[in-house]
Amino acid sequence: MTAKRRIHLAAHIPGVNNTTVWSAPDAGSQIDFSSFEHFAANAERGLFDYLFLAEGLRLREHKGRLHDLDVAGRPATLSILSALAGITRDIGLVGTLSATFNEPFELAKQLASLDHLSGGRAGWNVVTSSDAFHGANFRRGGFLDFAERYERAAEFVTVAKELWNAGTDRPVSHHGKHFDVEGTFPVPVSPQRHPVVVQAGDSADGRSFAAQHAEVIFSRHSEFGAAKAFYDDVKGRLAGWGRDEDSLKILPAATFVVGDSPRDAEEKARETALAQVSPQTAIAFVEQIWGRDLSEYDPDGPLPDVEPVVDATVTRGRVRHDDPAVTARAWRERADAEGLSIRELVIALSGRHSLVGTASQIADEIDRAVQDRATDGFVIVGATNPHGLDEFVARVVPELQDRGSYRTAYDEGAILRDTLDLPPLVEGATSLARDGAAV
Ligand SMILES: Cc1cc2nc3c(=O)[nH]c(=O)nc-3n(C[C@H](O)[C@H](O)[C@H](O)COP(=O)(O)O)c2cc1C
Repeated sequence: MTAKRRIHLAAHIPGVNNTTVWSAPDAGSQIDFSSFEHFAANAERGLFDYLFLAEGLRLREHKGRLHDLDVAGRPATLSILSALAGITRDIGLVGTLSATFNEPFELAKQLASLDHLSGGRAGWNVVTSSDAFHGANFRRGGFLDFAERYERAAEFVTVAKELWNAGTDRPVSHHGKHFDVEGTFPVPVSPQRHPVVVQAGDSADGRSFAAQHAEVIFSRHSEFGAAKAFYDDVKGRLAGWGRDEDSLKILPAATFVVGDSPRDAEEKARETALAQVSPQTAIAFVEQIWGRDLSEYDPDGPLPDVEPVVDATVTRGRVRHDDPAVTARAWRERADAEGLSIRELVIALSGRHSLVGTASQIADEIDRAVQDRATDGFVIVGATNPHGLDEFVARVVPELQDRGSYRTAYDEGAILRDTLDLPPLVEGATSLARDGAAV
């Protein structure tokens, strides 16, 4: 009998968006350290590989004001992770940090420091960030065409690895298209040497970047068929870089609702979706596509009969690449076919949970997705902060352990790369590509 594939789980620290129900009775602060402390302790009790923070570089705006349906603001990623390093022992600490709006020397220094402080548990989710709205916060403004963003990200990661490899032992001299770095790195070589590199882009360029540079991908494809297609596509790119299937882990985001029975779970999922998509949230969601004020419309009524405004910027800070007219037509067709009000449509579009069922059903679904190679695991996203994953850890984790595909303890003193079952780094390498592979 072949051994079962091991499930890898990450715990997503809630972001500032309507997936998180900030109006829930047990909702805590998104700023107080006690929230992060509770979240991390629970995730470590659940033996997750790592806890994971997204990054928003600018607060969202809607109709010319800060978007007041989200909770605004939270502390900086590396500050949170450094504080958590002091109160956790085994769990990985992974933060999202932009390769478009940072400098490699500074970021490499911060990440190597986190790797030291945490005893080898640091990870970096390399994102290229969205648009000029975010860029306006930075000296460079909205610079970098899409095509150049991954080029810069690749050189950024390469420079960071040169610095991490060198530590304080020798000077680094890098001269490339995007960066000139000359000097000695101030931080000695860290326990993992390179913090684990995670990636979250979805385009062909993003996937190629991941196949060459990343060790984990945070993906949005959680449904079995879509997850499998993504897995096959990305893992299929690895051979071109001389890499094995297991050298890159793919972990899609997955929301969940656990019930005492399948019916109880469905009812709870419905309640959660209604809390996530308030009447005002539903209108704001549709306004993003229509590009105009729709506050006079009834969220329990039909979609607006007026057409969307082209090139509107009613919402800033969330990218939609789609053509509003095409999206509006598709939404109208769906609402007509299924008899959906505005709010019902928004729930159908955005409020669907990935894993809904009893703890046993959810464990079966996760296990099947991993054993059938649709994924290597999931980034679990709760609906509240800081208690959103408590139930998952208490009820689903023991079921996963019963199936023999989830750890029952951390390996003593393991670095994050080992917790993720990644191959050891090749000494001195700045690329994960093996000798002779296309570079
Ligand atoms: C699942 C997922 C999560 C992301 N999380 C973040 C984030 O937290 N912060 C950020 O600035 N960009 C984030 N991004 C944006 C990516 O870095 C990238 O800018 C964007 O997806 C466009 O690249 P692509 O066309 O290759 O997907 C995320 C993207 C995906 C797919």
